[in-house]
Amino acid sequence: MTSGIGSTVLGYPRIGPRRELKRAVESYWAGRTDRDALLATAARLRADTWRDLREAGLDSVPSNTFSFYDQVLDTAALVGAIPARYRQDHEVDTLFAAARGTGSLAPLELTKWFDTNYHYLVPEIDETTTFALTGDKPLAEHREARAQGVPTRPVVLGPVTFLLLAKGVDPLSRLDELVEVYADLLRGLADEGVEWVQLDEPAFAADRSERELVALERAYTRLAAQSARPQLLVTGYYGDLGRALGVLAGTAVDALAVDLVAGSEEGLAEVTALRGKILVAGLVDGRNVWRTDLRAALARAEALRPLAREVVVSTSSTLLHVPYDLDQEQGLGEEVRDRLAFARQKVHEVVLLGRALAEGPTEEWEAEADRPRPAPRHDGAVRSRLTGLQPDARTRAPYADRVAAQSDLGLPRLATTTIGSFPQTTEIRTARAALRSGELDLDGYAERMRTEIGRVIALQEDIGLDVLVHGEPERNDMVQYFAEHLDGVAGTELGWVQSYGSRCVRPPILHGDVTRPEPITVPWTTHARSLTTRQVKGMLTGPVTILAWSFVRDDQPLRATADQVALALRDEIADLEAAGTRVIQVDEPALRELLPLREADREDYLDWSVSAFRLATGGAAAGTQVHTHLCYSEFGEVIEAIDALDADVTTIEAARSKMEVLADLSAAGFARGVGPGVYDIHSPRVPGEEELVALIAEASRAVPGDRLWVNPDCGLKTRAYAEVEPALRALVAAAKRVRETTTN
Ligand SMILES: CN1c2c(nc(N)[nH]c2=O)NC[C@@H]1CNc1ccc(C(=O)N[C@@H](CCC(=O)N[C@@H](CCC(=O)N[C@@H](CCC(=O)O)C(=O)O)C(=O)O)C(=O)O)cc1
Ligand SMILES: N[C@@H](CCS)C(=O)O
Ligand SMILES: [Zn+2]
Repeated sequence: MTSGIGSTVLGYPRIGPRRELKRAVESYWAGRTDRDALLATAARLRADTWRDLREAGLDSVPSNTFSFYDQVLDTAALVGAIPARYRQDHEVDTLFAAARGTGSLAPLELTKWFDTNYHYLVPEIDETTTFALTGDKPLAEHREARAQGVPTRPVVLGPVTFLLLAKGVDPLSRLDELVEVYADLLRGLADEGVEWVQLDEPAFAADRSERELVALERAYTRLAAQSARPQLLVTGYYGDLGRALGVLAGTAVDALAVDLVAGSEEGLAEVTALRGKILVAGLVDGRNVWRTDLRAALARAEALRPLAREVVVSTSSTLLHVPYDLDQEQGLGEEVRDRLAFARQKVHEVVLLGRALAEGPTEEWEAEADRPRPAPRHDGAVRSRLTGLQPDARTRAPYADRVAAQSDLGLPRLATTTIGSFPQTTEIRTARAALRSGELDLDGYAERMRTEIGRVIALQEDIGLDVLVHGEPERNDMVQYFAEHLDGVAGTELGWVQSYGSRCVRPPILHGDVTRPEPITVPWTTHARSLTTRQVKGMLTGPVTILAWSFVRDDQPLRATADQVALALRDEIADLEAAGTRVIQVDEPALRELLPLREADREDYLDWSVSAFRLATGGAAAGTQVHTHLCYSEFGEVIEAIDALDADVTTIEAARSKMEVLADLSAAGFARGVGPGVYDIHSPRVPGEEELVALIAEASRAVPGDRLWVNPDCGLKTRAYAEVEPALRALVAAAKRVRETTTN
């Protein structure tokens, strides 16, 4: 009989309640502070987390949830899989070299983590990789916590998910070698007296092949057979484990965590092998910010009891994706605040539920369970608009008619444009900080933004771009900015969530019916248009991306919220048109990100997401050229949905994948305007004119010049003018050369 694990959370934020880690690493990178200062900040943040979790009353406190940059990279370092080219004298510098590159070396590839807005570094596994236990981070952090009087449960990314996330020739074929390294790790942890270890296998919340399930079984049969080892908790969050649950339950691991928010109880009763295990019931939503319905959660936990040897309460996933602490927020109205729980509050919910499950409801539990939950903001007008939509509200004029109606835009073949944002300079951010602190009033701020827009327009005219943009200087973030201008959406002051490395976002909270009190972008776009005779693209963030990068109410289907946001954008498009704007871009970089992990859920998602985009754009006149922009993903799986968006022009990330997307698009019969990105803006490298000519010429062989656009991969906000200006000059020169030498 094993000893219990008790109530717990599967992971915790690590950037610091006030982004202390971000500031510490960025200051270290800039050479303003030394390594000791960085290590000291990191140690303090870890200590604070363990103390807080312990004092909150969790039975089992996780450790190794801290990371200087990314937990996948840390795992690579632990098992000897950081490519030798990144090696530095100190381990933290090796991590940063792999994450950010060095003067001469490109970094590891960064890509999105499952269906979240977090991004991880992709391990490279090849014949030079020799797996060995080359790090001791889980052990060292356990010791550090124990010295503080907190026994912890180290959390490590599981070996099968690690290999499934890696790139190389069949990384999974290296499983047996890697599992031996994990066995070494378990032995070392057992020697140190560690009682429980958590191995995360989120890859199994997605559809997996027979071979991958066999790999899972093989790995955990081996690890569970390790003679000296801590007890093993295996998790598979972000959805249902599906068949993987039975596979894991069939091994001798001690506990299994199930995500009962993204997944459900369905099928648990059939896994009879669970009855010998501890079931860690993920009942408190780890990914969203709503308070848990404690009564319903307790009833669910109790109903699970016959299915397992013991049931304990946890979060559905790591809490990495939610902000630290609701109590630090000053600006939220009670009608929103009283519906919310951030990481700290979720820990409290887990503790209350755990005690109620073990000992029966306490007074404190009753008080929290009965604490009133305000109803979401209701707007009858937006609801009746949606129910009264005409059947053709999501359909524009046929493409051929639109092309004819847009012919007076006067655009050349292989027209050049950018994706919207220009560099967010220190002056822009300083002006915004001054506005927030009250040093600058709204008029003064608007004046600075108008000046910036003037600069950006003049620069684009000088460079010779065909369709200009205003540069988005007024936007702190492409989602947060729109959210701040909509009713039914709340912003936070300190609700930072790590997106990658030191970069964070503050996801807005879509808490009630969404409406647009007044035009959002029209004054900026109109000002930009007043400064030039060229076309200026209006610039909006689409409904799917607004949902993907926000916390969304869970009391109605996502499609209902998406349609409300879409109506607000539809009105914005109408106002832009009324002010004379002829080209309007609606960005949907997150269209692929929200794609459900399981095939069975995809059709419904693609239906509502495409419908919402079409509701936003469906009112645009035939003569308005609607662009969309997609990036941050490979789009092969959603090409048909991209076609169904029915945009006149689709600009899409392509430079790094060497234009492969063009083949996918033409195979799907895509026959509207397309702008495969030719300048990789994720790299500081300035592309040369010759390489751009080669890329554009290649694209022009696949797409006729009147439908082919020439543009960068994505917005320029994270780049510096020193890179952007020469790159755009080269892009325009290259487009001109290909235009002159081709006729199609
Ligand atoms: C395209 N990406 C985006 C994603 N999600 C979004 N919601 N938005 C995105 O753009 N997901 C996928 C990718 C992820 N990529 C990135 C890239 C860059 C960042 C980033 O740089 N984040 C910034 C924060 C940006 C921001 O909100 N800036 C505010 C200033 C906020 C601030 O730091 N204020 C200071 C005080 C003011 C000051 O001194 O500047 C403070 O509060 O202390 C603004 O411009 O007003 C980051 O700092 O990490 C994120 C995701
Ligand atoms: N219009 C946005 C899109 C980013 S995905 C930008 O240019 O930054
Ligand atoms: Zn983009």
